Amino acid sequence: MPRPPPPSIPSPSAPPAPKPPIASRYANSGALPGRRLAATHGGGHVAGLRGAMLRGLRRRWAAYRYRFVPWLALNLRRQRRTLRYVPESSQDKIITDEAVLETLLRAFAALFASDLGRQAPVLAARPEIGRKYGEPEPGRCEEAARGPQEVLFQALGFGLARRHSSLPAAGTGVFLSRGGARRGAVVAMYPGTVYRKHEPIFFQSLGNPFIFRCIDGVLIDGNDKGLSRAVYRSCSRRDQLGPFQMSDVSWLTAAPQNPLAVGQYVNNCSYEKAANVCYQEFDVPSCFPVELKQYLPNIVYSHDIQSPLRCVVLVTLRDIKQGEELLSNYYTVIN
Ligand SMILES: C[S@@+](CC[C@H](N)C(=O)[O-])C[C@H]1O[C@@H](n2cnc3c(N)ncnc32)[C@H](O)[C@@H]1O
Repeated sequence: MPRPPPPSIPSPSAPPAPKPPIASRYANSGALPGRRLAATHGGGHVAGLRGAMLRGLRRRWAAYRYRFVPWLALNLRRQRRTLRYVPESSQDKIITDEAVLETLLRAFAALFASDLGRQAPVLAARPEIGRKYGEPEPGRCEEAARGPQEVLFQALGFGLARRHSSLPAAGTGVFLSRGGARRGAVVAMYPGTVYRKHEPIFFQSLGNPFIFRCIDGVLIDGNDKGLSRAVYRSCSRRDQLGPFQMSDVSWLTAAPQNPLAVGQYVNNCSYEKAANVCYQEFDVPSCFPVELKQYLPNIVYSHDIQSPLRCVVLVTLRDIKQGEELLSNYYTVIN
């Protein structure tokens, strides 16, 4: 089975990053929004109308071509030439699993400690957890009052915001709204229900641009609306163990308690704007503290298959400054 390698971190001397649109990380790729033509009258508008139609067609083609096999085959041959510089070592992971785990634990522990008041049921069930995080301090209470974004900024040095994309007709995007992130940093997570191979996703997938495909065929449905939303909430409720929540449902709202859980809104790079983040898969280890699972924005669809919880994080490919939009590459090359 061909396996797409993850994107590499380009070295300063390397040629510009390839744009290898062969297999999309999104199961329903190509659903770029069309634009409706305004009604015009009179001969003077004919040329304008023709121009608008051509632009519309060009946009539709740009969205559709990734599903047009002859175009893919042609580009695969072109990309092979440019891909030779990709170092072997980068074909696995951009950063180690330990580094991902360390970042998640740092962020989640800060979120937990900043909000010990709300964690009362957890602390009542397991008092030793409270001792681990210490008593609430006045400063920490202030942090909680300022919200999870402030806690994330204190813990990781950046803040994120969802707002109108800097790319034309790309809808909402994710921006580094505060601070900065160094190359190789975890800056976001891809939330959603995790479907292993052969688990039923047909109805949830209809017209859904938020389905992310992992290298091994696992799918993550990051849609926060409709059936996808209902399935996620239901699985989350199913897995709750007394006061311990095994996942975060707040990413379905406008104010997630884990501010990293906005990766599903990261847009695809363009020819003018290169990708500055890439996706990296991460399986949650069994040693993950039970009290911090409430910040994980993923849940398995079923327990028929026993395997670690799959998460996907977004890792920076270069230093990112305040105000920059996060852009990934939805497409990867199959070797
Ligand atoms: C996973 S969603 C990303 C969030 C999306 N922008 C939104 O507002 O919901 C993927 C969809 O975003 C849009 N999109 C992503 N990158 C784009 C780009 N470079 N140009 C135009 N549309 C883009 C397409 O509609 C695509 O189907």
